[in-house]
Amino acid sequence: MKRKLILENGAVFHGEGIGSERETVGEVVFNTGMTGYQEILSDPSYCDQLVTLTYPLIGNYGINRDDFETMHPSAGGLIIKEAASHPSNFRSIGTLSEWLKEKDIPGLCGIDTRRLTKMIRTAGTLRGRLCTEEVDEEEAVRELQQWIDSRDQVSRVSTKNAYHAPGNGKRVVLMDYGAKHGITRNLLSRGCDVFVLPYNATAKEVLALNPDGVMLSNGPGDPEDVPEAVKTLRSLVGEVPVFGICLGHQLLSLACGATSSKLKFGHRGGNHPVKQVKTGRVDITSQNHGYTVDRDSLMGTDLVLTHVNVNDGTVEGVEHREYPAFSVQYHPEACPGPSDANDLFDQFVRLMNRYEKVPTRI
Ligand SMILES: NC(=O)CC[C@H](N)C(=O)O
Repeated sequence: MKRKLILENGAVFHGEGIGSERETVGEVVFNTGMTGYQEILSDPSYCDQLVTLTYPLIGNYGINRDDFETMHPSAGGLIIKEAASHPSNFRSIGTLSEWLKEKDIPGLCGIDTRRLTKMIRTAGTLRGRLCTEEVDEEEAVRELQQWIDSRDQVSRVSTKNAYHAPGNGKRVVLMDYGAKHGITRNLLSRGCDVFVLPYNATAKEVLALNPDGVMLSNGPGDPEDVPEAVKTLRSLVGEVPVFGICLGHQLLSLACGATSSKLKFGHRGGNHPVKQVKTGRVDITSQNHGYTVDRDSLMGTDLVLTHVNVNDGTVEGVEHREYPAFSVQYHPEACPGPSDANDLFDQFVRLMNRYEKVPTRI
C-alpha cells in the first residue's frame, strides 16, 4: 500500500507502507547503527518517535525472542530504505514487517533515507506525519507546525507496579523511567538483587527498601518533564550511591543544579566516540538521546565533567564532587552497539562496596 511521510518543513517522501496501517505523527529522528533494529524499536527511549535507520537494508536477520529491550514497544514508527522480506538467521522467529503489524507500529519503506537524514542534519529534528496518499499535504504541514508534543512519555512507559528481580549480591533500586532490559540484565549478571520502582517513587519509598545503590534508567522525552523524579533524586544524592544512564544522567544533573537543552538532531547510533577526561581513554559508545546537559551549567554545581563527546564536545558523563554519584549520557548496556563502556557497571558495584552501609538487614 502506498504511503507517505509529510514533514513540517513541507518535504514529502513517498513509499510503501509496512507494519501497522495506523496513521501517526511524531518527531523524526535518525539512527546510524548498521544493526540492532529490534533493540531500537523496543527501546522505550524512542517512545512516539519516528525512527529512520540510515543503513539501507533492514530486517535481514528477522526478529528473535532474545533481543527485545522491553516487551511493550512504544516507538512511533519506522522509516527505512528497504525491508528484507526473507530474513535469515538461526534465531529468527519471524519478519520485521509481521512484528511491526503485531505491535501496531506503522512503517514506511522505499524512501531515500539519506536525503531524509541530510535534511534533518541541516534543519534539525523535524516533526512528521506518516499517512496515506490521500492526505492533503498543505493542511498536514500547517497541523504539524502547530503540533504540541506530548510530555507524559515517561509516565506511559515506566512500570506501573514495583517488581523484584532477585540476586544474592548488592541490593539495587532501579528507577524505571523507561528502562531497557539490558540494564537489569547487567545488574543481575553481577549478582545484584534488583528492585524496580516506578518513575515517581519517592525518596522515602526508595530508602525504605534499604538499597546499597540506586540505578537511574534511560527513558524518553525531555528531562524537564519529570520534575517529580528530579525532586526524588535531590533527596537521594548523598544518602546512597547513585549511577545514572542517559535520561537518568540528565535527571541526576538537573537534581544537582545543572540545566539541559535540546540538541539540533541528537546522537543516535553505535559509533559515538566518548573521551574520559581524566585518562584520555576513548570508548566507542552506543547512544540514543536528543537532549544534553549544558556543559556551562556544570560550573557552580557540585558536578565534575568526567566524559566528553569527541565529535561535538557535549557532556557525556559527570560525577559528584563529594557524594558517591555518577552518570553517563551513553549506554554502557549497549544492545544495540559496542560494549566498550560495560565496565561502568563494575564501577557501580565497586562504589557500592566502598560505601557499604551499616547492616540493618537480618
Ligand atoms: N536514551 C535516553 O535515555 C534518552 C534520554 C532523553 N529522552 C533524550 O532524548 O535525551
